[in-house]
Amino acid sequence: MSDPWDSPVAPLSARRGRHRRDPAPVRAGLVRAGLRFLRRRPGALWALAGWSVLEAAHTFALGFALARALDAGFLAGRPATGLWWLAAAGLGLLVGALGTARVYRQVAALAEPLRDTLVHRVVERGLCEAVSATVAPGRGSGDAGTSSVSRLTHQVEIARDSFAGVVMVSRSFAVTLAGTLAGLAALAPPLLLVVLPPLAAGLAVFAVTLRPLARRQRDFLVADEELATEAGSVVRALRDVAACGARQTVRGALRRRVDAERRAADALAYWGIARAVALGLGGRLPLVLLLALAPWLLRHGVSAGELAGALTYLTQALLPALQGLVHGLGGAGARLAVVIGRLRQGTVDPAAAGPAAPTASAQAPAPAEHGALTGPGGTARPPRGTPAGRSPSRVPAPRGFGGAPPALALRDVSFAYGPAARPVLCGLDLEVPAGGHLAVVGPSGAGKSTLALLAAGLLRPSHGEVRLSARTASATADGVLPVEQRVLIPQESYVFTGSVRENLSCLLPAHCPPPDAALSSAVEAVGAQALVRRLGGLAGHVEAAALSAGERQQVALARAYLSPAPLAVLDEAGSHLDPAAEERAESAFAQRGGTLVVIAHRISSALRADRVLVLDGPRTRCGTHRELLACSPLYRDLTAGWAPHPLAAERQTAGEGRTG
Ligand SMILES: Nc1ncnc2c1ncn2[C@@H]1O[C@H](COP(=O)(O)OP(=O)(O)OP(=O)(O)O)[C@@H](O)[C@H]1O
Repeated sequence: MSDPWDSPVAPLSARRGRHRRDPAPVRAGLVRAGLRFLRRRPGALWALAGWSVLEAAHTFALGFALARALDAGFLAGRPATGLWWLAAAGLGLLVGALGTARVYRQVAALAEPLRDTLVHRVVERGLCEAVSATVAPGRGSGDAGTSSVSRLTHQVEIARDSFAGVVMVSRSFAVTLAGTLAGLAALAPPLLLVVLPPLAAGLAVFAVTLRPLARRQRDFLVADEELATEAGSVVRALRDVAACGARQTVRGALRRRVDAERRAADALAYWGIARAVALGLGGRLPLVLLLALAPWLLRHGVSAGELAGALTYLTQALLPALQGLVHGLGGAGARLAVVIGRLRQGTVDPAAAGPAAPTASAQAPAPAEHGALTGPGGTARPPRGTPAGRSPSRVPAPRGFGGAPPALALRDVSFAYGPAARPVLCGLDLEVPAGGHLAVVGPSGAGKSTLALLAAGLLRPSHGEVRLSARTASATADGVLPVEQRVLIPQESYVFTGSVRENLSCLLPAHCPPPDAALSSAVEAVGAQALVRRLGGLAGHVEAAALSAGERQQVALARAYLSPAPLAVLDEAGSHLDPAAEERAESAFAQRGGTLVVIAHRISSALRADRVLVLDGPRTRCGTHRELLACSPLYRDLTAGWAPHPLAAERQTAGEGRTG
């Protein structure tokens, strides 16, 4: 039977709510799994117990030898005897230190197999995911598997460290308690009457509050993880956030995460009071009682040395061990429960599982909204020449090539990323007529993304001018870009936590919500209907961290498709899609109306365009496919060995006829 601790780990945030199980059976299962794991390693357990006995003996010797040193030695006027007892206590310390060193080894002998087993399983699972990512359509580059492996192995390290911590503090408390109680009983049984009741009360408080405390700790870890995930996705997609004018939305989403983490931290701190109460009752009250009841104890046959020995037990052994237990189980224990809980549930990270994975949500019957995606009412394509989601009256039809100002014009544009930096673009002139379709190709680092940012007004040229439909392209004074003029879809797409509908319509004016049919036709146009169906339709929930890079691109493409901007700039916007899905999305934009500039991820994009710009430093050329084959050695190299699809070649020929 496979070890239940061997299942892969999923981030809590990715499966929160949907995959949450009744915690009681999960906890019971955890305990059973833990016991089974320990039973399989009897050698390490016996060795651990043996060395722990040495530690307990050392604890016993500490207070006992001190009491004898006082009573039989120094207080009885026999300093030599006192010194002998102190020497015995010192020897006990050395033996205890030897025991502690051996204990560490035995804990490692338990923790390392746990780690090895988990890593083995996690890597195996990650490889499966990576393989399925490369073969499943629409899964993009397949980096989900590797990133999930790195995330999961990190969690395995947490599990290993937490497990070792829990074993250490629980074992240390158990042996110290045994040594202390044995020592107190050996010194004078009335001491137990004073120490045991508050100690038992403190342990009871700790036991009762452990579970809610662990829950608060878990909530805090989840909130922390969600904030980190959200912040990470925002950082990766800053360009898209700026390009979409989504700063307010992003700020709001981040603020919600920060507030959630603050609330979780407050609740944790509140429950932290319970820890202080447990420590006060079990660790400090016995000390106070021992001092307060000293006269009574002395009257009932307890000697001064025995009192000092008891105080030593409490201050030097029991209190530190109790502190270790309370803090260790509250922190490492909660972390261990969180991580092992993930292992037990064996849920695959939806971000890594992808749309092809047979998840419950993928197989669930489609909600009613799916009709809007696939039904007769939802398939209406926006009229050609009209960006989807706009009412035709507000959409200027793309103007032809003659007479009208170009949709995008660069005049003698140079750009460098710094005053002393090498210019990326130098004296570039370019015109894209309204309704035109330009592909930009070139080697890595040639400046394609820089050109996209200049066209979108996100960068200002160092020299020259960029104009959009005869207006200068630049941000307004407060840094907000005019989304009505152009839409840019960069490589890293920003998707925020919210409904599918909110994610799709955030580029549209708030006072003019798009009809569902427009949203659905945009989704269908860019080929995202399977994704939206899996998410639960337009009202379905988008958890940004649970989408693969390709899925995020599909959402961003549908959102841009809906935008009213007459110019769309796709900067490798389909780089995580498979070639067929990328072609479908690009074709949708070509038919959407307006002007299209595609920074080509694959050379096939060039054949779909009317014209191609080959960025090649001083040998930069712009022309049709055929013209470039004749005049650009770089273009010949880029297209060499590439067999175009016959339909694409046909389209290109037709395009040449149009632009000729
Ligand atoms: N923010 C930046 N600061 C400084 N230099 C940058 C910055 N962004 C890009 N560059 C540099 O500008 C040059 C062009 O980069 P750009 O990203 O535009 O190229 P690209 O053709 O899009 O490359 P790729 O195909 O690899 O995405 C590169 O040398 C790059 O290192």
